[in-house]
Amino acid sequence: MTLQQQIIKELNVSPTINVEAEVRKRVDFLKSYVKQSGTKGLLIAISGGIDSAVATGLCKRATDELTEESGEEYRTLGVFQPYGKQEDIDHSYATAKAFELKYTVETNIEASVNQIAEEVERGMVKMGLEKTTMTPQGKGNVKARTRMVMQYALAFEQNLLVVGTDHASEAITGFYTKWGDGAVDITPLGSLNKRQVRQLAAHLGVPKEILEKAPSAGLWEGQTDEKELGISYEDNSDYLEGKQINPEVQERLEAFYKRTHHKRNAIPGI
Ligand SMILES: Nc1ncnc2c1ncn2[C@@H]1O[C@H](COP(=O)(O)OP(=O)(O)OC[C@H]2O[C@@H]([n+]3cccc(C(=O)O)c3)[C@H](O)[C@@H]2O)[C@@H](O)[C@H]1O
Ligand SMILES: Nc1ncnc2c1ncn2[C@@H]1O[C@H](COP(=O)(O)OP(=O)(O)OP(=O)(O)O)[C@@H](O)[C@H]1O
Ligand SMILES: [Mg+2]
Repeated sequence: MTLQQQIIKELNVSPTINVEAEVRKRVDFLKSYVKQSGTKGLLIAISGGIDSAVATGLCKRATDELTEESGEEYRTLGVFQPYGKQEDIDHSYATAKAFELKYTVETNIEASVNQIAEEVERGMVKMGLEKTTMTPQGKGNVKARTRMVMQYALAFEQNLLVVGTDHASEAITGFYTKWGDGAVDITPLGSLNKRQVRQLAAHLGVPKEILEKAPSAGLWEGQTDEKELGISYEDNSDYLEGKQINPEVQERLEAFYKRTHHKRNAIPGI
């Protein structure tokens, strides 16, 4: 078995999908998991990007159906988490509107993130290090982890499960913060590549401006996924569909995969 075949098997990606069947399967998965968990619904952090928009659509459908079938209310709570002012926050609100979310809340992460960064930098000064300012990457991971802390605080108080938006095109590169956006209770998009996420988005009615924008983690100025990784989602998706891609791009993609095993595997221990 080639490494490509192994990865496709591990991440459980299908080369082609029936979009309607995929939506049904994932909504049913969310419904049955919520029911057996004894919780009252789902919490989804909405960034204004396509992955969280698709997840929001699935969550809302799942909790609406549960409410209708049980006669008890199940909720989807949408959480907006800007760091200070977020340029594309309109897209987050447009997502909530498109899926008619009844429950939303905005929790700004700026003050908490800055406090953590200042304390860390004070610590680095005290340690006598040469470099005492956090990198944009390091601070970016603090942003992702701070979002997670706030999501879990809200989920605990309202008996909700935290929904993740990770999919196979991110899992293969480990393109998420360990214990940040990667720390969730349930992931409804896990076995889809980015191309398939886009297909679901169009089907579910994700607003056009969100369908068309470049994927970004939004952790620092000008960041886009494809620029940071140096790999397009077209190539990434082709690879996960078993297609032959440019050998140099393949090598790069597989290097990311090998380097990030620790994010996908259980915590090593003895
Ligand atoms: N071999 C190993 N075994 C066990 N643990 C290992 C390890 N190597 C590193 N580690 C640990 O992992 C840490 C590094 O992992 P991590 O903290 O995740 O940091 P890292 O993978 O370096 O950075 C996160 C990446 O994900 C991207 N991201 C983040 C958040 C959101 C999104 C998005 O798309 O929205 C994207 C971000 O742009 C960046 O490229 C190390 O500090 C170390 O603690
Ligand atoms: N500003 C934010 N507000 C709320 N949630 C956020 C924010 N930034 C990131 N997140 C959460 O982290 C997840 C990971 O971000 P990621 O960028 O991979 O997905 P996305 O923004 O939904 O889609 P895209 O990859 O197309 O940008 C988001 O789906 C969302 O759940
Ligand atoms: Mg994003």
